[in-house]
Amino acid sequence: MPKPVFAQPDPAGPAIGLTGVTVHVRRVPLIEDVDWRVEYGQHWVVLGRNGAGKTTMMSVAAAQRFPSAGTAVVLGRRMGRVDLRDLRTHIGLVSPKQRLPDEENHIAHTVVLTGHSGSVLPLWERYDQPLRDRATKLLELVGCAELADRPVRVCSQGERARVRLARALLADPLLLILDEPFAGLDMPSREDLLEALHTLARAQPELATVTVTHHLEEIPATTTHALLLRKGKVLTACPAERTVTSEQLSTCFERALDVHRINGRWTAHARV
Ligand SMILES: Nc1ncnc2c1ncn2[C@@H]1O[C@H](COP(=O)(O)OP(=O)(O)OP(=O)(O)O)[C@@H](O)[C@H]1O
Repeated sequence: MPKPVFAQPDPAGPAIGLTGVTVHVRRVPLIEDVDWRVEYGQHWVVLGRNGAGKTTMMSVAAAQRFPSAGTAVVLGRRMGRVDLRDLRTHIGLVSPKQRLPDEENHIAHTVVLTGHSGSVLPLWERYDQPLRDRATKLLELVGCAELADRPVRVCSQGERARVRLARALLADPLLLILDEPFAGLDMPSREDLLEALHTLARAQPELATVTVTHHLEEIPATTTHALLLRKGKVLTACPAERTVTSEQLSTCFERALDVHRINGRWTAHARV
């Protein structure tokens, strides 16, 4: 077994490359035999019913969890062969299940700063003025500049979601994984966040993003590809216009659905 080495991302490799990945707990597979390749500059959406395995798959893709079987390459580096701590600093992860235990004790600007090292506690000696300015700019980008001095414990769910996105962006990630980033957002806030993702995609053409969502209205217009997960298995993973269709989604969700695309955005309704 080769000794793990500290490694920087390899720009030649895929942003995410899963081959035959299975994750099981007590012999029960949560995801099974997953093949998935995400290139830099692509923007994926992942859809599937509750319990399909989306969050489990994201935890492998974000180098947080090792597969039980198969191989996982993240930012061009194979998991198990490199020190993941370094690699993780290049991955922005926003997940409702993520624990930021110290979040309650700080103002929003400080929580964004902790994204610099992915730490839970602030490491004040590492935060120079340019970094502090960047944290301020990112709060502006996600539409909550006015929250900078507000204690996170009093922020609403939607405000926290945006603070966490700004935190994930601070380290200038190469891969951004957003697991239900719109949960708890009201409609204008959702639209603002979609606009922020649009701006980000334009500003950083090499950034790879993956968004997990339950609602087609939340799919960013910048989305290039979609993966449908059903009962832990990949149903399809290809360009969005071939995936986000009435036929494919009806199979995935086991319900007759009508899917429409207007001005680059999608909607779905149960067929009546
Ligand atoms: N540690 C665990 N032990 C047993 N079962 C687990 C464990 N973690 C997850 N599961 C189960 O694995 C399945 C997939 O969970 P996961 O959270 O990945 O689904 P999901 O697609 O993200 O669901 P949702 O859309 O509801 O968030 C679920 O049925 C869940 O109950």
